[in-house]
Amino acid sequence: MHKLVLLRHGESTWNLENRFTGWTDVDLTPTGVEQARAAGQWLKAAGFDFDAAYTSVLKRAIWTLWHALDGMDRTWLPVTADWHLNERHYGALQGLNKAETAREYGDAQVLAWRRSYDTPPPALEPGDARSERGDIRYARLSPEQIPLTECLKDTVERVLPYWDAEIAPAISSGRRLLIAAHGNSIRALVKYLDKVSDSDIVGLNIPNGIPLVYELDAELQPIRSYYLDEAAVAAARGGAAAQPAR
Ligand SMILES: O=C(O)[C@@H](CO)OP(=O)(O)O
Repeated sequence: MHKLVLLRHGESTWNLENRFTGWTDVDLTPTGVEQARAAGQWLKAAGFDFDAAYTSVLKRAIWTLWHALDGMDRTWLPVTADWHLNERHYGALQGLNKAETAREYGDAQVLAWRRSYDTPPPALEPGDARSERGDIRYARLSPEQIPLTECLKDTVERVLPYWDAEIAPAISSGRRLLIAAHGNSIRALVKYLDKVSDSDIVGLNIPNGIPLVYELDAELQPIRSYYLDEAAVAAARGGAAAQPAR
């Protein structure tokens, strides 16, 4: 059996300000740093260890991975940062406040932009100052590879080739992996692994900073998955929280 751990980044400054983030490279808040460290400590306490880690090229995920690995005393592990694991690109919504946008366009429209499988938000203009096409970290990509907007379907279509080419072979070869990524790049992986339908994926949210553990069989099909939080760690150690409440 293989174990894979997915970790959404801790709270970011734009999570706190309730702004659409996407590929914008915002930092963690102090709460986000604490969440990341706690995630590493829970993983260590529950007996998890890793051979390698993957993350996106966005610092909220990179720092989350770093603090989680520090919490496990594993900062020396090999880390691969790759743009395929970036957050879903939020197009022309990047930077806007989510509540204000809902007031302007209506809750149903904003829910479709946020959670539907195949409704992309309005696209950025290529010359928009917010576009990442001039960002040096993507210099090796062609302009067409750098999105101007994405729906979750688009995100699935860039995450899965990376899964197939890099992550799945590493897991199959016996490597224990920790992947620190984003709400929607993780939703893309969960949709694929758990075969979630296009309609059911609308209701799936990934919390900040809580390790999501997948146990996979030899064909990398999920046997079970669960969130590793404080209570789960205590249960794994047979502590008080494992006892039924009376
Ligand atoms: O703003 C974003 O990029 C994402 C993650 O924070 O938001 P949402 O919850 O709308 O997918």
